[in-house]
Amino acid sequence: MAGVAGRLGRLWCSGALSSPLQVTRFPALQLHLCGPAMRASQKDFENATNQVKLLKKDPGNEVKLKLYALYKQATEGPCNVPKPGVLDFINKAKWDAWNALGSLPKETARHNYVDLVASLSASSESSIQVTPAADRKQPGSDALVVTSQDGITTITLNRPDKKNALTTQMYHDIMLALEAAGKDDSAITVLTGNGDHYCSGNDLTNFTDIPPGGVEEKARSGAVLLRDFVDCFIDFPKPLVAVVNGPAVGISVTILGLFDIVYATDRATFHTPFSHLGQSPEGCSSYTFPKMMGPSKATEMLVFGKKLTAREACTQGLVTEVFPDSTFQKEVWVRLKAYSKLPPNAMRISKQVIRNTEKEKLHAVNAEESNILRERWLSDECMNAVVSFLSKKAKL
Ligand SMILES: CCCCC/C=C/CC(=O)SCCNC(=O)CCNC(=O)[C@H](O)C(C)(C)COP(=O)(O)OP(=O)(O)OC[C@H]1O[C@@H](n2cnc3c(N)ncnc32)[C@H](O)[C@@H]1OP(=O)(O)O
Repeated sequence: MAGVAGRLGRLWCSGALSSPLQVTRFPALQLHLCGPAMRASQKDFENATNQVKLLKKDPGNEVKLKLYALYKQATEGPCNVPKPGVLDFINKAKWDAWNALGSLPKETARHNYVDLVASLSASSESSIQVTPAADRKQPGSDALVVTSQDGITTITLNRPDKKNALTTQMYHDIMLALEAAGKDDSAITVLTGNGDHYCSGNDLTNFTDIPPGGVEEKARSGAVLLRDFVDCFIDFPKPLVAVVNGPAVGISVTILGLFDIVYATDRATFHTPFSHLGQSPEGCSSYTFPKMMGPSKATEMLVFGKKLTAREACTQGLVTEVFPDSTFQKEVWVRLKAYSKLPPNAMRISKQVIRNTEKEKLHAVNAEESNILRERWLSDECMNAVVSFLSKKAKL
């Protein structure tokens, strides 16, 4: 996301790291501690601050935080500035990293910085050349693929390296794709994912792209987008099928209650860790889940974040049918191609008969959930969870 890239990119000025590369995260690199006989000189330190700007491979946020902290400790000593507010989560992550170094002597910090940069340079040399940010495609430009064949329009989430996490652009693109699919001459519409995951839910870096209006404006516009996005699923006029090709998280799970059919590989899991993230249910799940599985099972999922296997999700009514992973694609597409040959108008009208009685209620639920989330996104609990994910401390 341009937001995180820009924001974190700017953090590493003062020589800590000012590479123009986009920020991505890589596994943590070990920080080598030095012995007293191996102190780095001031010259070594200055060289390292220059070398870090030439890294070909982005070292990731966690390493950048280490570089930042060591640089500050080496040049200014122990952390001596007030702790930023919890909403200022990027600066808070930096402050935490610096403060964690405690009373580490300046010269040890200097040496550790030099040592860390040396290890990064070594791994960078063996890496593939990264395309400069300016030459890259904009995020979201190829993150959604829409195809139409055999009476089926298929919308494929296509960010497999990010487990198909949904960027802000993707929410907009999916809405446009649904609008077009609702009007095209296909009989059925399918949503699926490319790669080993179906979707890892909302891209958590969406939270870092703060507009000039600040976090309140971000929360307000996020709630509007969420509401519009879910409305598109509520109002979709044709049979809508989810082909769940792997694990599903967050909003990609909750909106399944608005699909007409959900086919899942037996490798899929269904996870709504809202409490862990300081958030609350969306996608009308606060209404559809208790209705389909009873309030207690819905609470296990939506409040306690219980992850369901595909078979459990099928038993609870969230999934229509589970297929062995080895034959999943073949079996599902044969089935869907057969369904797509049924008279499209009859299918459309039957869907409306089944769904229309609920529509008003669903829109009201969606509006309420979006409003509540708008508040949640401003909470310390949510901010801390996002910081934790971005600094790679947390994985669900
Ligand atoms: C308009 C706004 C609407 C908002 C609506 C709100 C919705 C609420 C939700 O959707 S809540 C759910 C949010 N999702 C998560 O919290 C999932 C976070 N991801 C994970 O826990 C894990 O990545 C995983 C369990 C999905 C997969 O783990 P695995 O070990 O297999 O893979 P990695 O963790 O190494 O992931 C590979 C890279 O993908 C990045 N990534 C994965 N999920 C997300 C995400 N949701 N947001 C941003 N980035 C994500 C991950 O960081 C790795 O990137 P890297 O290779 O650069 O390190």
